[in-house]
Amino acid sequence: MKHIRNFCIIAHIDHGKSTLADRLLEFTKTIGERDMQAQFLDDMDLERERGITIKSHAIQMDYLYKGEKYTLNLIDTPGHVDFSYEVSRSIAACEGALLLVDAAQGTEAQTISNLYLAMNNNLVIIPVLNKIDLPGAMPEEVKDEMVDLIGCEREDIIPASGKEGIGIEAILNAIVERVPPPSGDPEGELQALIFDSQFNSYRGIEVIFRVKNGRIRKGDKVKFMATGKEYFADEIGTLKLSQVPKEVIECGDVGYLISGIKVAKEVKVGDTITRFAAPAAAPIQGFEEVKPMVFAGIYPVDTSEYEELREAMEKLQLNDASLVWEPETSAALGFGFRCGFLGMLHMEIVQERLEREFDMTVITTVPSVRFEVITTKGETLQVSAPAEMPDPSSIDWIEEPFIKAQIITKAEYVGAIIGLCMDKRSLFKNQVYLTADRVELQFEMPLAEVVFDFFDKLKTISRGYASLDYEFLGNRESTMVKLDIMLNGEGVDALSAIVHRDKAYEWGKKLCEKLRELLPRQQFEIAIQAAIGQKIIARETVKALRKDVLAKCYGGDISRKRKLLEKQKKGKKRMRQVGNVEIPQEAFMAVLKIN
Ligand SMILES: Nc1nc2c(ncn2[C@@H]2O[C@H](COP(=O)(O)OP(=O)(O)OP(=O)(O)O)[C@@H](O)[C@H]2O)c(=O)[nH]1
Repeated sequence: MKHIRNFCIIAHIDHGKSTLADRLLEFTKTIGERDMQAQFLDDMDLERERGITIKSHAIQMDYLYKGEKYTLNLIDTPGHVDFSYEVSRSIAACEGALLLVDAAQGTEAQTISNLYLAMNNNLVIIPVLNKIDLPGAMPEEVKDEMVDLIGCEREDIIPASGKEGIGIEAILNAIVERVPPPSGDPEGELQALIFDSQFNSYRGIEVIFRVKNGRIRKGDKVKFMATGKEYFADEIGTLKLSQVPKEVIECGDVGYLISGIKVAKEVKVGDTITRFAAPAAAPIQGFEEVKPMVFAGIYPVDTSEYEELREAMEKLQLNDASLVWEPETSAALGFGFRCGFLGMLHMEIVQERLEREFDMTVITTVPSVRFEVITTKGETLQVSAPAEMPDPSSIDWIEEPFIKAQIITKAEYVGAIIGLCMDKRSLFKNQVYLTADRVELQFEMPLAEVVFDFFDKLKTISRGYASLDYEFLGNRESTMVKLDIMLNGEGVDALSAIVHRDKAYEWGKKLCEKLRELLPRQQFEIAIQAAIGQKIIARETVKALRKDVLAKCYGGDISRKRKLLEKQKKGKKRMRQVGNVEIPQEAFMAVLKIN
C-alpha cells in the first residue's frame, strides 16, 4: 500500500483536465505515442466532440520515483454540475487531487465547488497553474487567487502546460511526495467503493471500484450492500490501456469487476462491495440514490418508429443508469416516453445519442422539474409533467425544488446578473470578492427557472464570464399554475407548461408570439391561444396563405425545383400534425428560447 497513490484531477470545464491527463499517461509510458489518440480518457465520440468528460473512468500508471516503483491510479471525474454526485464518489475514492486552474481564466464556479468536495473528503490538494503557455496567462494574479482559495503556499503551486508538456514531471513527483498512501486494513472485511461502471456489449457491466478495506479475489462471491444483490467475481483486474486481469486486488488499489451484470441499473455508484462469506459490518458512508431533476417527453417524429425508439432507449439505459423513463401518450404526439434526467446537459446528451447512435429523429417536449402537489384531501402527488397536474380546485398547495446557486463572474457583470436572478424569482444570499475583479454570488433559486433559458441568458449578459454551479436545497411552496396552449381551439398537450402565477401572463403572451413566428402559414388561419384553466390569457393569429414554393422557379430550372422540394420534404420530417395544424419541432422547444 505504501507505493499506491490514488488521485483525481479537479478543474472547471475546459481548464485542460483531459489534455493534462494525456500527458501524464504519455510520460509514464502508460500509453505509447502510437496508441495516443487525442484525449484518451474521453472515449465516447460525443464526449470528444463536446470536449466534456461525461463518464468517469480510471487508469493506472507505473511511475519510477527515486528508484522505487509507484502505482498511480488516476480517477477521472466528470466536469459538469449534472454529474456532481459521480464527482463526489470519485473524490471519495482518492487521497489527493490535482486542482487545475487555467492561468488565463482564473478560478471558476466548478473549481470552487469541486475543491470544497475534495476538502470535505480530506484530500491533499496539489495546486496546478495550467496553460501557462497562453499569451493571455496571468500567472501572478491567478496564483494570488489560488493561495486565497486553498490556503496553500505560493511555492506549492506547480506551473504547467498540458499542451506544451511543461511541469509534467513535477506534478508526478508531487503526487508521490504529497499525496499520502491509502490507509485501510488489508486483513479486514472487504469494503470496496463503486465509483463508476461502464457497459461493454460483450461482457456486460464493468464495475470500477476502490478497495477501502480487505482485498478482493477472483472467484469470490460478493454482495453489493445497497442493492443487496450477490454475484461472483468472474474477472477482476486493473485498468491500464486495456484491462489487465488479476487474481487479487489489494487494499487501497483500484480495479474493475466483471460478473455477468447485464443492466446498468443494478450497479449504483456509491454502493459498497463486500464479501458474501464475511461481510463488512457497514457500507462505506455517503451512498445516495441519484434522483432525476429534469423531466421531458421524448417522442418519435415518425409515429411508426415507436418500437425502435423503445429499443434504443433500452440500450441507452444499459450504460446510463441515471436515465429513467416510462411510456407516455400525448394527444398531439402519440406514443412516446416520459424521461427523467439529472439535468439539462444530461437531457441534451440523451437526445443527441438517440439521434447519433440510433439514428432516431425525436421530438423533446418542454422540460419540467418535479413538483409536489398537496391536495385538499391531504394527499401528496409527484407531478413532473403538465398533464399530471390535478384540477386547481383540488389543490391545497404546490411545492417546487429550490437550488443553491453559486455564480462566479467579473465585477462589472454583477448588477446584470443580480437583475437576471431576481427576474428568475431568486433570493440573493451573499456576495464575496475573490479578487478585486472577481466576485462570487450566491442565490437560492427555483430549479424550474434554471431549466428554462437561464444558462444561455447568463452567458449572454456576462459575455461568457460567468460560471454556475448548484446544489439541491429542498422543496418550497410556490403558486404554480398550468398554462395550456391551443391551436384553433385544440389543446396541444405537448406545449403545456407549469409556470409561476406571476409569470403566467408574460409567459403565455411570449409563447403565443413565438409560435406565431414559428408556425408555417397554412391554407387557413390559425388561432394560437394561451389559457389558464378556462381563461384565455393571450392570443395570436397566423394568417392564411397559399404557399407555392415552386412559384419562385419561373417554371424553368428543374434541378432547382427538385432541390426546393427536397428541402421542403426535410422540413416536413420534424413536423407534427395537431388537428389540422402542422407544428415544427422548433415550436416545442420555443418555450426554452423566450426572451
Ligand atoms: N494553450 C493551452 N491550451 C490548452 C492547454 N491544455 C488544454 N488546452 C486546450 O484547452 C481546451 C480544453 O482542454 P481539455 O483538456 O479538453 O479540458 P478539460 O478540462 O478536460 O475539459 P472538460 O473535459 O470539458 O472538463 C482544449 O482546446 C485544449 O486544447 C494548455 O496547457 N495550454
